[in-house]
Amino acid sequence: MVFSSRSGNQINNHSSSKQQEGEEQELNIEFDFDLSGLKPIKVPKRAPTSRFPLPMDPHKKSALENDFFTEYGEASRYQVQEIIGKGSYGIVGSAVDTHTGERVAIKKINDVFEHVSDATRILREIKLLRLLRHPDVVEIKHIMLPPSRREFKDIYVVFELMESDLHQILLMTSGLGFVALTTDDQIFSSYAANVFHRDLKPKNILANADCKLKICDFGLARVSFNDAPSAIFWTYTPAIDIWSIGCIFAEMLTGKPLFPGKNVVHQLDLMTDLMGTPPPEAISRARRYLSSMRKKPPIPFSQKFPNVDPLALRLLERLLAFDPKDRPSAAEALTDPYFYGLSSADREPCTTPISKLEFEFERRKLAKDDVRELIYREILEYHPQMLQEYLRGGQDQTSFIGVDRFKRQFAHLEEHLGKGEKSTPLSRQHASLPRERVPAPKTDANENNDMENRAVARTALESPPKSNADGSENEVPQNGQNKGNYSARSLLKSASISGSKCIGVQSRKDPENVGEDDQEHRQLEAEGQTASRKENKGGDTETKKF
Ligand SMILES: Nc1ncnc2c1ncn2[C@@H]1O[C@H](COP(=O)(O)OP(=O)(O)OP(=O)(O)O)[C@@H](O)[C@H]1O
Repeated sequence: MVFSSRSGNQINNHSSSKQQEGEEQELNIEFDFDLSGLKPIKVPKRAPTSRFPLPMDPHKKSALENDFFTEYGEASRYQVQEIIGKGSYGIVGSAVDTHTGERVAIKKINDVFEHVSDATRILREIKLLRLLRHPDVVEIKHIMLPPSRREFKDIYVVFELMESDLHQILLMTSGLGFVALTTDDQIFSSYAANVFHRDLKPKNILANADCKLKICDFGLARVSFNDAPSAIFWTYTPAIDIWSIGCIFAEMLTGKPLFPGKNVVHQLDLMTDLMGTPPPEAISRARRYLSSMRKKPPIPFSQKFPNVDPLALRLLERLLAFDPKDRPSAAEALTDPYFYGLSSADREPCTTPISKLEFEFERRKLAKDDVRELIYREILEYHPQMLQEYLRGGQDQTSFIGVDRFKRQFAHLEEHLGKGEKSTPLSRQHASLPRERVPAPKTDANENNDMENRAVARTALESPPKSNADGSENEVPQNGQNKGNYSARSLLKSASISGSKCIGVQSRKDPENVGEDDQEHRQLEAEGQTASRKENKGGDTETKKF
């Protein structure tokens, strides 16, 4: 799933900046004043520092290039600057590409093959990101070649560097009553290449300095091919992303999570408090609890969200339909009257279909060595010469001397972070961690702990009968919706989507998720293991060294 974002007015009026104390000294808060006089927005942006320098002086750069290339091989190309995030699967560091001076983000995924399910998730993600090239999807620039084809354990994935994520931006802007990230409206998605993300949340929406949003973390995503057999393997339809978008949209409008449930039951209570009890046909898995619930009428959205654009509320109601069948597809959402006057013709998603062959592995039970080989093959896509050799059958062992040095850089940074730097990303568990300099969320611990519960609650309502997964919503939107002029209203149409506190994660722990079909069973089993890695990983990685 990708955003269909539109280029409107960029943030360009940085009227002031200020430095903050301590760890936040290097964070510039940029105030943007929209021409139409609406409220200012704040966008965290890194300032050049010794730890996060501007692109290098060309002389130094070429010296480094010569030096590192001959002496250390590929890994020495990147100079890691600082740890900027942490997820269940790895640590993310900012680095400078000494070849280009470009700043990049390098995700270090360690012990990839500890669990086959984790490795499969990583394979899926790197494959999708390669195939799904789109301006609204974070780009993999490179994947470092492992030192050994048959024994490698770690992977270094080089991404374009993003400045922040939507979760942080929402935290910083929540006092504003609404979030006007930018005069771009970057809303709504289309199913480019029929991909469902299934884990949309603010932390998985990265933002760059211009407040362009890009989706990351496709580890739970699925590609739907047009033939029915693959579609029915999945318990979920594209409507799962639409629900997440609705939650994020509400959060953008109000600055607060829409359903901040403390556990599954509380989550369901909050959902039904607002929307009323769902109609019987929308209840599947949570049938017992929902059926026994006292009948509640829905609360009018205009009452719950006073002072919000009625058009926005009408759209929100469509997105948050209890029954997935009642939600609009992404393409339909884009034609909602809320978007009249905003053109997205210049930002059409890519429509290149993804070959089914690329995802054959999803249908097989893979052994560790199979996944390793598939990941290795995927990595070779970033090493064309090696790929050719591999395809000719001659490539077996590769050796890149620089990897050890690179590992040491990461280990050093992690150790440094472990020694009492305040607000470090390593203090959290479970969910992805944000930039260290962005003020910590007040209720973060609860939010993180609640994520899975919310997902379970939402997916309890979500999982439609298998016959619903007919792929009918996977249309690529047509060009030219909503042509017209920009208006002040577009300021409210801030980049939304992704739902952090909302939901969007598959109910990995729900035993009822296990389908009759063997394929689905394997998938869910695998994701259960993935969840267990997620649960254990937060603690582990805090002390683990590369
Ligand atoms: N390209 C990037 N630029 C800047 N920061 C990034 C980038 N990619 C990831 N990050 C940061 O690192 C964090 C973790 O990354 P990511 O979500 O990809 O890891 P993960 O292990 O898949 O996480 P999760 O626990 O959500 O599955 C993100 O929340 C973000 O803060």
